Formats: sequence, structure tokens, C-alpha cells
Amino acid sequence: MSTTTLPRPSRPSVAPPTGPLPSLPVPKSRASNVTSSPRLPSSSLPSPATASRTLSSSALPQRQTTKAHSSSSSTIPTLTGADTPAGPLPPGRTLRKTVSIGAFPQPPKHGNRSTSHPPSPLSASSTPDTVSLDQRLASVSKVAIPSRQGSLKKAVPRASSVGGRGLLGKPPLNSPSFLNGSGESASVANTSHLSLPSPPQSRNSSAQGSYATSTTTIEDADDEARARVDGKADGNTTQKDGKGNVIVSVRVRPDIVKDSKPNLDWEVDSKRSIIAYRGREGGEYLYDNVFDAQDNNARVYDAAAKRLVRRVMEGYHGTVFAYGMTGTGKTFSMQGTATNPGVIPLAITDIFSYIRETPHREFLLRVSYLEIYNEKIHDLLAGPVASANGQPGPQEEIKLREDSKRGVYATPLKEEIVQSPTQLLRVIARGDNARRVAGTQFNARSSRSHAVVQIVVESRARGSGGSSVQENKRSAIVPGGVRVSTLSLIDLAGSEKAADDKERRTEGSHINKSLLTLGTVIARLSSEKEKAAGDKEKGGKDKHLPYRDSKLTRLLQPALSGNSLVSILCTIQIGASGSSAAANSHAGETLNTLKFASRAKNNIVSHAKKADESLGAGADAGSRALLERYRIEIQELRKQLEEQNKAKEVKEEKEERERDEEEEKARELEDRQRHEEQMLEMQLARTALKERIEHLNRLILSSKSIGVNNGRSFSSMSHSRHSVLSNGDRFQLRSARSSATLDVPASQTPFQSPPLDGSEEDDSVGENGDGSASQAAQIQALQADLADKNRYISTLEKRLLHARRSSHSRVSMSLSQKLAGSSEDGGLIATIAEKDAEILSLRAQLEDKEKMIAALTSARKKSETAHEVGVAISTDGPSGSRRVSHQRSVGSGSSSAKVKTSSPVSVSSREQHLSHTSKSERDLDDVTRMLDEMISGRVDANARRRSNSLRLVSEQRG
Ligand SMILES: Nc1ncnc2c1ncn2[C@@H]1O[C@H](COP(=O)(O)OP(=O)(O)OP(=O)(O)O)[C@@H](O)[C@H]1O
Repeated sequence: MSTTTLPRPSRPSVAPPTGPLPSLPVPKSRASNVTSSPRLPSSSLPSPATASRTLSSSALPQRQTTKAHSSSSSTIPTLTGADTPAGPLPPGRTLRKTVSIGAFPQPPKHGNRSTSHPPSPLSASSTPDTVSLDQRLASVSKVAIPSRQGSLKKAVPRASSVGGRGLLGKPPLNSPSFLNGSGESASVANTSHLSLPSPPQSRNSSAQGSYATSTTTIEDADDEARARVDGKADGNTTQKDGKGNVIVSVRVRPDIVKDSKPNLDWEVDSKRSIIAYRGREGGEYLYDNVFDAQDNNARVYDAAAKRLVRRVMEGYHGTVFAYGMTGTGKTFSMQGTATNPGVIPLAITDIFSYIRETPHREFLLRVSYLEIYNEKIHDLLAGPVASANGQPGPQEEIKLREDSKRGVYATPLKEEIVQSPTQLLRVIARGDNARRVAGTQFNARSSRSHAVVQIVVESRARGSGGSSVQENKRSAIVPGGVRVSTLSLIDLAGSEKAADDKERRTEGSHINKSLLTLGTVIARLSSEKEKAAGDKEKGGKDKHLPYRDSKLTRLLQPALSGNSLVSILCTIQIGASGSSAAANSHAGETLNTLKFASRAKNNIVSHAKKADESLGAGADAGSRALLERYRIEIQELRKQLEEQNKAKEVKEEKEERERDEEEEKARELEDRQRHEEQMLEMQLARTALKERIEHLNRLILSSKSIGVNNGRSFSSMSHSRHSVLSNGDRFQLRSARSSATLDVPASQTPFQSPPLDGSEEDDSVGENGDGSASQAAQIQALQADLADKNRYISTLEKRLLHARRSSHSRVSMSLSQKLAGSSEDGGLIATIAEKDAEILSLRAQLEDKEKMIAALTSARKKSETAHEVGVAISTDGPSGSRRVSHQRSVGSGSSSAKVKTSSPVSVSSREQHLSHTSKSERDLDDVTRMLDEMISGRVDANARRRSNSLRLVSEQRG
């Protein structure tokens, strides 16, 4: 047993009692010491039957929820202005917390310890506020020092007289640490005796929904101020001993039985953190903290765990565990109740308070909860695993692994990310419900397993700059810089005597075995330390420690071997309730616990360092850190988003370009169409003008040629001319129509009759001098005219079609809705009607032209036939030929002249010729007449049509 390894105290007075324990004098009344700190009456404490654990698992979240409602914006409790270190102390409050600080081990004035340990970084921190507070405290302490120092000086020699690491152990006053603060012992110790008013309960506020108190803050400032003073006074030498990073506290459970007789064997001095036993084993035990039966959980947390939790938030690993005999209040201390929350809920509250107070960093919290039951690890958050038959099956076995970066860890273990205290408490309450508890001889709800809550804290500096939260968040995402620390909160199962029940016995044996291994490891740590110190000189290595002998010690290995800040809360029960045998049994167990605590205090050395900030995803810690993983994921997602945005932009640009191009094309097409239309219109206008000019010209030429080249009689010619001229009035109609589009002076119009001189006649008779060329030319001209007309018609048709298409709906609507329609629509309809009329007219003209062509063609044929006959006759004699030639040369001379100049020919041939000629002339006359009729008829028809359309238009417009 561990007791055998403990050195015995040198003083006979502190030898372990062997016989029945003598009764001790009545213990000093606490009232004299702590006047301003009323204690909870023991009657108010819940009895074992009320099973605090049941409450803790169900009521804590509710408690937190209520708290969340009560807080203004978040579930994180807020500190008031008066809570600030520099703030005034409210009336009725004392620096109650400084009492616990005073009880902490103090650093030596001179570095008399090994300087091989790294200095505690805590000492470096100081703030102006804390300086002033420190000064205030120091000035106040000067007044109060004498009495306190006197009592403390008494205690220290007693401790040293015990010697070794047994009962009183090494005085812990010279251990600066992350946890207890390091500083001027006198001033700190004296603060415990300050007569400043103190709040009745340091955690009163917790009952109103906030666990954070003013004393908490003062304590921190005090801590920092003290550290600063230390830095000045002692330099680094005071920070060398890592043992200060281990806090051992003892908590005495109140007696269950009301009004039970106090056990006089024990003296508990929470002020001096001393527990003295007057029994046969005797001795005094000095710890970092001693909590008596009246101390509530908040005080326990403030003194034993608060700093550790804060250090965890700063990047140190921290372990808090409760050790003690069954039923002594481990679970009560760790979990607490709804009205008296324990270390776990208070730590959770503090974690979120810290996050809220640290705006320059961002945090990610994940929590796991396991139990070691009968040397097997179970995940308390995993829930039951459904097997094939629907029944809850066994959980996947959880193993412990070791890794150079992470140390020892359990896997596979469910970790839940939590974002609020309520959520975190709910997760833990879920685990509590899954934990194995059973009624034992000593505890109605005894924990049958060691329960480990692990909160992994990842943090990273927030990027500077950026006014908005969003900007800050964005800029914060830089690679690496993630600090990962772990807070382990462990509620051990209690050591117990063999139970009657077999199952309990089995459990008990496992519990005891693991606790024994823990004791052994801790006991060996000391010899290990000494050995290591000795071996160091010889270049030796650490000796083997039996961490692997139990799952508990294996899991606690990183903490016990110095990588973590440690706070051990040992719970004892010293009440004399029940028989004296029970009291004796309790005393033995209690002494064992006290010895365990002493050994832990003396032997565990922690050189906890702030976790390295991982440099990025490549680093092991970095890849484990969710913050880093999330950063990478966020980066990747952002990259994807950017790529998608870019692709979208490119696509949009392309679409826009295409749209622009299409629009451009459409515009070009429209322009081209408009241009073509304009060109067409111009062409039309030109064609119309030309057509009219040509037509009118042709009409004149045609009259002339008809009169000259076909050798017709003058009368017929004159008739022709007359017929043309006699149509002067009709011609005027056409001329008038033409003048509407062509403003040509009448004197210059081509409609004037050409002079009937010889030259003109020469031109008109054609190359053959028989008028056939003229006819051919006429035909050609008519054909050209026809082609023009066709073109013109098709153009008009196109325009009409276009106009109809574009205005179809508008016109139809306006026609149907407005009936008569507006003047614009009327105009359009009139235009359409006009165009229709024009088309009809042109078609008629076309028909006429065709007819004319046909008539001219037949006339030409006939004239050719006649010419051939004439030639045949003239070949009968030169005179005939001459005559014909002469006749031809005369051209358009009068028929009488022709008759006069003709030479005598044979009668028969002449008659034949004359009859033939007269036939030809008749034919020609017929054609001429026909043409004249056609022209005059056409002109009439045109005039009629024109006047009709004009009338229609004027009707519509009217
Ligand atoms: N300081 C205390 N004040 C009031 N009640 C307490 C205190 N400590 C313990 N109790 C009560 O004592 C009983 C046993 O406490 P608890 O279950 O915490 O013991 P334990 O050490 O966890 O036991 P075990 O090891 O068997 O689990 C509970 O009913 C609890 O409410």
C-alpha cells in the first residue's frame, strides 16, 4: 500500500495512531476567523437521499437555460462594471478570494530550488489595473500583516518539522505557478486577514444565473499584480519550480447526520489550509486549499480550478480530478447541484466568459465524455448502438493510443462541437445520464466508473483590421496559428471496502486497483524525480512508471508526467456519525486520502507549456485542429465560389457579347434593309420618272415614225399625228399627272412635236429607210419599258407587302376599334388604296404594252412581207427599182408627191404593187388606229382610275 512508501513523520506527536483515537479539543470556531463569510448551514445541504447527481444531470441544463434567459444577449454570464479589478469594492464584500490566494504556496524569496525547470510564463503578465490593485492591497496589508504573519510563522516550522513528504509535506508556499499565482507571500497572506467587507457568499450571484463573481475578477487581477511584483522582487528564480503548477486541495464533506457530535480528532483550518489529526497517527497536513464543510462549490472552484481553466483557455493543458473515498462528495464537487453548481458547470461558464472577454481571438470547442468501467472505456456520448435484432448492442471498443503530439488519447471517441454553455452542459448531462451509478453501502448513487470530460479548446488570433464582423472573420482566416489545449475534468470512482454484492465487489476491485495504480504512480514520481535528477548528472533516463497498469493512469499519464497543469481535489469525510468503528474506518480512509494528496502535491511536477501554435495544415496539431481544418475547408469553398463566380461572369460576359453582336447584327440588318428600301424608293422614283419621260418620248417618236417610215399616205400620217395631237387634252391629263412628280417646264417637255425637217425624218426612218428599224427600236423600247414596268410593279408590290405587314395589326385594330380610324390610319388606307389603284393601272398599262408589242410585231411582219413583195416587183425593171428607191429616198414626202414622181411601169405589176401597197397601208393604218385607240382608251381608263382612287382617298380622308 501507498502508506508503506510514505516516510514517517519525525515527530512522535504526528505518528499514526495505532489505538482508538482520542478525542480532540473542540475545534476553533470558524466564526472568529471568518466573520464576514457566513456558511451554509449544514441543515441546508441535501441529504444523500436527495441524490445530487440526479439533479446535476437533469437540472444543470435547465439551470443554464434559465441563466441564458436572464442574460442580456447571450448565455455567457456578464461581468458588471463593479466586477472589474479596478472597480470599487461593493459594500459587504471582502477580498474573500484573497484568502485562498494567501493559502497558496508562496515562492521563496531566493531561488533555493532547482533552476532546471522552465520559468512560469504567468509571472510575466501584468496590467496597469493590477498594479494599482496590488499597490492598494499591499498598502492595506501593511496594516494587517502582523497578526497573520504570526499565525503563519507558527505553521511553517510545524510543517518543516514534519519533514519528508508525509503528513505536512513540503511547505507549498514556495511554489510559484500558473495556478496559484506567485508573489509576495506576506502581502498575499495578509490579504486573507483584511478587514475589508466580504460578500456573504462568493458565488451568490450564481444563484441568480451568473457564476462569475467580482471576487473572481479581483482574484485574477491580484494574481497578475502579484506576478508582476514577483518579477521585480525575485526575478526568474521564483518561477523555476514547476511544482507550483499543481494544486492539491482537500474538501471536507459535511456530516450527513444532523446535529451529530463533531469529531474532535480532526481539526480543519481552512484559513491556513491545514488539517490536523489528533489521533494516534497524528500530524498536520498542509495543502494548497482546505475547504471545510461550509464551503460551497463556487469557493472550491474559485480556489482550485478557476485559474487552471483560464490557463487552459490561454493554451495550456489542464487536468482537474476529484479523488476520495466513496460518498465523500467527489461527484457533488465536480457536478454540483442546480443551486450549487460544481466545478464542471462553473468551468464551462468561465470558458465562455473568457471567450467573450477575448475578442482578439476566435475559439472552437469540442467535448468528449468517457468512462472507465471495469477497466473498459465507454463513450458516454455515443449512445446505444442498435444491433441487428433492434436491441442495443455493445459499443465499439475504445482503445487508448499514444502519439507524440497528442499524447495518450482514446479512440474512436465521439466529439461534439459546442457553441454555448447551455449546449455544452446539455452534452455533459447526456453523458452523466449514461454513466454507471449504483447504490452502495456508503452512497445511494455511487459512481461505479471514472468519468472523464474532455473539452478541447482551439483558438487562433483574429486578424486585425476590418471594421465589420464579417471582414474580421474573413481576415482572420490565415493559415496556422491554431493553439490546441485540453481541459480534462475527471470524477473518479471512490475507493471502497469490499461490498457484499458480487457485482459491486467486482466493480470495487477494479476501482480500487486503478486507484492503487494511481497512488503507486504518484508515489513513484518522487523517487523518479530524484532519480532523474541524479541520472541527469550521469546522463541517465527516466525510470519506468506503471502507467499502463490501469486505464486510468494511462489516461492520466500526460497530466501526471508534467505536461499539464493539475488540480487535485481530495474529498474526505471526518464526521463521527454512526458507530465509532465506522468513524475509525473513516479515519483510516481519510488518512489514506490525505497521504495521497500530500504525495501528489510533493511528487507531481508540472512543466506545462503553452501549446505551440500550429503552423498550418501540415503540422500534426494543425491537421488535428478543427479550426485549421475548417480554415482549409472554408478556403477551398471560397475558391470554388470564386471559380464559380468567375465562370458565371465569363458566361455572362459571353452572353452579353453574343447579345450585343446579335443586336449589332440586327441593327445592321435593319440599316441595310432601310438602306435597301431607301435605294429602292430612289430607284422607284427614278424608274417612275424615267418611265414617264421615256413613255412620253416614245409616244411622240412613235407618232412621228408611224407617219414617216411606213410610207403611208400623208392623210394617214396626218391622221396619226392628228390623232396624237387631237388627244392633246388627254395627253394633258397624263402630262398633268407627270408634272405631279416631274416639274418640267412645258416648253422643255419632250412632248412637243418634233420639227418635220428632213434630218429628223432621216433619223426616224431607220437604217433600212423603210421604218422597220424604227419598229424594231420601238419594240426594243417597249420591251425595256415593259421590263421597267415589271420592276416597278414588283417594287410596288414589295413595298405594299412591307407596309401591309408592318401596319397590319395596327391598321386592323384601328379599323375595328375606331371604325373610321384616325387621320393617320385613314391616310395609310388611302395610300394602300392608291397603291392598289396604281398597281392595277400599271398592270393595265402592261397589258396595253403587250398588246402594242403584239400589234407592232405583226405590223412589222406585215411591212416586211410588203417590202419583200415590193422588191420582187422592182426587180422587173430598173425604173421600178429606181422608183422604189426614189420613193424610199423621198421618205416621208406626201403621197401626192410620190404619185407625181413615180415613173411609168407596166400596168399589171403596178396595179399589183399598188394593191399590195394599199393593203399594207391598210394594215398599218389598222395598227395605228388600234394603237391610237389603245392609247386614248388607256389614257381614259387611267384618268378614270386615277380620279376613282383620288375620290376614294378623299372619301376616306374626309
Ligand atoms: N460538500 C457537500 N455538501 C453537501 N452534500 C454533500 C457534500 N458532499 C457530498 N454530499 C452529498 O453526499 C452524497 C454523496 O456524494 P457524492 O455522490 O458526490 O460522493 P462521491 O464521492 O461521488 O461517491 P462515489 O465515489 O460513491 O461516487 C451526495 O448525496 C451528496 O449530495
